[in-house]
Amino acid sequence: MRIAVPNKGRLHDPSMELLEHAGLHVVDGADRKLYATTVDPDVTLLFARAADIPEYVSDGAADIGITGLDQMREADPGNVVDLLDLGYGQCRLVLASPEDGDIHDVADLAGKTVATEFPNIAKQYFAETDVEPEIVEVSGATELTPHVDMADAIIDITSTGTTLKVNRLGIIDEVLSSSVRLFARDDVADDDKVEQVVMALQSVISAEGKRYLMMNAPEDKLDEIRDVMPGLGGPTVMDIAGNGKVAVHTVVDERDVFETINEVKQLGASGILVTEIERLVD
Ligand SMILES: Nc1ncnc2c1ncn2[C@@H]1O[C@H](COP(=O)(O)OP(=O)(O)OP(=O)(O)O)[C@@H](O)[C@H]1O
Ligand SMILES: O=P(O)(O)OC[C@H]1O[C@H](OP(=O)(O)OP(=O)(O)O)[C@H](O)[C@@H]1O
Ligand SMILES: [Mg+2]
Repeated sequence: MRIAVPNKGRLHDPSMELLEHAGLHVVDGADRKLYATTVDPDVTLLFARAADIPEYVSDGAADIGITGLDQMREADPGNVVDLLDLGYGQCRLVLASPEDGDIHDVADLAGKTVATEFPNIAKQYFAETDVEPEIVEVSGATELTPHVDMADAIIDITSTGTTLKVNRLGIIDEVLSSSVRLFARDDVADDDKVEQVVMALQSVISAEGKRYLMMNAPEDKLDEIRDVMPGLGGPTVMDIAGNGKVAVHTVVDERDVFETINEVKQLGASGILVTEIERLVD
């Protein structure tokens, strides 16, 4: 089974990190290499441009792809399914125009020009309105085009908003909210191997922001301790031979750790340990 992974740019490192944490260690990766084998002999990685990954998966060069939802919507292959939100690469595709210009609404774009790296998404978006501006396809630096009379507005990616701001562009409308997803071709989406990869990646995502909490607690305070531990299906409780204490283990949200420790300490808990969790399989 082949997984297509962004070869460079902002999506490469987080994608590799996620695969590593999920246990799919690369065994023969090298800089600039376009494929790599993993510890699982059935799983190979292919490195491709984020924008080309939908086509790789659709055509069968790869079975699974990691790329932005925006890229998948733009390619719109029809035989590819979205299996999992990987939680990074969050951005928005927006319609924007010069702040000091006379385009303030979608309707103002009748007979005008819109520049974008996403012509198909743009066409679909305008098909839902009554305005049909001319779409000009560019391959980067889209924010420049309204200032050099190439376009009256743009449809482009924004995340922090800095690029729009420094180029004095204001958002008119949101076209798409995107994040990086795990996609598979529909004919392999139910295969065991694909399901194993989904589960492994999901387990890393589920563990993010969670901590494992261990402590010794007085047995007679167990009910009260249970009440303050949100836990995943309640804490695990183990007897410690003969001293009226029990070992209590549980998973808590990282943001609840401070309060939980204070509460269990008040109830007589001791030897409290907090550790990170690498993976959490439900
Ligand atoms: N500023 C951003 N913030 C968050 N996600 C982004 C941002 N820009 C792009 N993305 C996401 O990353 C994907 C890949 O972006 P892009 O193809 O521009 O690659 P890149 O990482 O910028 O590298 P390069 O442009 O050099 O190839 C986009 O399709 C989008 O899903
Ligand atoms: O809202 P912001 O945080 O400013 O991010 C938005 C910018 O990020 C992306 O560009 P990128 O840095 O990938 O450069 P590129 O045009 O070379 O792809 C995107 O095309 C925007 O220009
Ligand atoms: Mg980019």
